[in-house]
Amino acid sequence: MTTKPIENIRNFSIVAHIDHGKSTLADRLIQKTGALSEREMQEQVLDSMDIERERGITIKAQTVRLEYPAKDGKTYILNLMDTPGHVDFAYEVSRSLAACEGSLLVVDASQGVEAQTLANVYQALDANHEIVPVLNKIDLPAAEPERVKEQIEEVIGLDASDAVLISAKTGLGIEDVLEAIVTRLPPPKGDAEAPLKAMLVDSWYDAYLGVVVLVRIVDGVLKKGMTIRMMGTGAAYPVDRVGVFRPKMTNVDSLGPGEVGFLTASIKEVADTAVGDTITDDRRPCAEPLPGFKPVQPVVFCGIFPVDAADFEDLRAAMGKLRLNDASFTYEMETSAALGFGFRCGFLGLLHLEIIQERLEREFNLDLISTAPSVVYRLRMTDGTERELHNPADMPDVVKIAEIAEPWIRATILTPDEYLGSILKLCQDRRGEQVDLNYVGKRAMVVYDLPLNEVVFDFYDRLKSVSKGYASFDYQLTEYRPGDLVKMSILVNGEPVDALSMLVHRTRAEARGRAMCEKLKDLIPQHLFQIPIQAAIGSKIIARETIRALRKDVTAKCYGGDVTRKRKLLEKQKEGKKRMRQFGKVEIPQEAFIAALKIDS
Ligand SMILES: Nc1nc2c(ncn2[C@@H]2O[C@H](COP(=O)(O)OP(=O)(O)OP(=O)(O)O)[C@@H](O)[C@H]2O)c(=O)[nH]1
Repeated sequence: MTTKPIENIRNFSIVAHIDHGKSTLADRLIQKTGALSEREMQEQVLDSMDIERERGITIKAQTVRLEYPAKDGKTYILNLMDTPGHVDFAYEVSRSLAACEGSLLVVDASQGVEAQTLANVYQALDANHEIVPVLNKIDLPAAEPERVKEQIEEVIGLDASDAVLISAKTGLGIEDVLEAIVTRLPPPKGDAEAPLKAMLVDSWYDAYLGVVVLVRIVDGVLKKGMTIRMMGTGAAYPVDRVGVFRPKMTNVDSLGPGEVGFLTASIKEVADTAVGDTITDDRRPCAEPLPGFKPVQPVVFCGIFPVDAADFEDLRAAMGKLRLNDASFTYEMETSAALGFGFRCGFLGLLHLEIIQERLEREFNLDLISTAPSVVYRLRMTDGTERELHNPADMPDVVKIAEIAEPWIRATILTPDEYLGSILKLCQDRRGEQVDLNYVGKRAMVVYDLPLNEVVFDFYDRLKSVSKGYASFDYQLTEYRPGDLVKMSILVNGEPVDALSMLVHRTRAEARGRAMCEKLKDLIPQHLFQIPIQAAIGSKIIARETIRALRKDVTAKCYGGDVTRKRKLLEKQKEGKKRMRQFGKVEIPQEAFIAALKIDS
């Protein structure tokens, strides 16, 4: 196969708020262009991971190449770069966008513009995209396309007069979307004669092919058999295979300017492929690399420990496997006096953390305890040095610290008016600073600066609950700001539990400490002796609760008569034990670790 004329190529992404129908539209486009037969057409082809499918979210960016015979009589190559819909994966969105010239902006015509619609469309505009607004779900009786068009013009400032009206569900308007891609989005630019210059968009590990690299060719031609060089790392590899996704992987001889496809070469690990790197011809390299992406930095950390210490090696192996495909997940060994041997893990955000935990437990069948999520603090020491703090348990002696800075985010929240009051209160309670308050039709749009530390625990859950699920939320990390932060320790029966220590703002320490003690009081079962639970800053106790000593035997109320019931109760206790941890003389159930941190104060 020869490379296609560049003017017949269109590279595009679909940007949308979660649930507005991005995947359904992608499926329809694949179906309409006949890339898959009906039989092969599985629902939501692009969301390929199980967890993604179950949760209905898109995590890993994928791509598919479609061939579309347009009304002008020419056949076009359309490369759809799928982008994840969740804030944690914003960096994946930006790199997919960098590989395209245009975007379809999908908005649910019954819901209107939401927080992620804004966040994603701004990213597309930043990438200089041409944007075609698409109003989806017009089959719904509640659809108000005219009102939503106005919203798009008013809030985003995009001309929506010729927005395409569709129903991805029924298939209405799909042809119009394809025509709009061809006529309204620009073709890529590039020079086939120039030395190879390609962007490394993504990479993953495939059990059969090894490391697969997704590339977008900017200039030159990528051919099987040639030797490529990664400009960032300097490493060179002979290319084994070049291909495209239709959506199945199909080999081709070469890829030319503007094309999107994959290559395999004997690359051992995903970690050898830096996303955003420029790939060039080893023999005839290009002069300048493409502007790279910022490397991905984990923003949330937590400790993960096996419940059974004997599972430590299995946990290490499982993490290694997950990391093969997800270079944004980091881990290193950690020991905790309370929890034994485990790992300190870094994630892009809370959803990423939850997904990794769930995969470890489900796919690798491991019982785990995780500690409170923490953000990355920056410490300036009195001797002038700086360091990062990933784990509150590692906090140096306070006398050596000159300043602690914490990450802040800028959050955009869209909400129906009636929940505005509770949302403002929630943001205010989390040390938020209001930046803006506007109306988008009947809905309020609030912009707040918030410390990430106050958001990582349960902000999103609280937001959903105070707005009955109607508020949408998106954020960006903005800056580090110094704050009056202190380390709060929790002592159970006089012993500090390192896994429960955390950094908090001084003004919030007492309330948090009190709430934490109260919660632990309910979560830790009674023992035969009295157990004090204390929160402390340094040696100063700021809150205290006491668990009274247990008087009766748990099985006493079974009167000894009902043997099966008694046995069941004992078995249940034994089962519970597996998930308990011994601290000095006290046993703490694992739920206590996470639950204690979900405090609405
Ligand atoms: N009535 C109606 N429902 C639709 C339409 N398009 C999508 N849906 C439904 O809306 C829900 C969300 O659609 P998805 O395509 O999964 O949304 P998404 O934007 O891809 O969501 P993420 O993958 O999480 O980003 C699903 O239940 C779809 O069946 C439509 O045109 N009409």
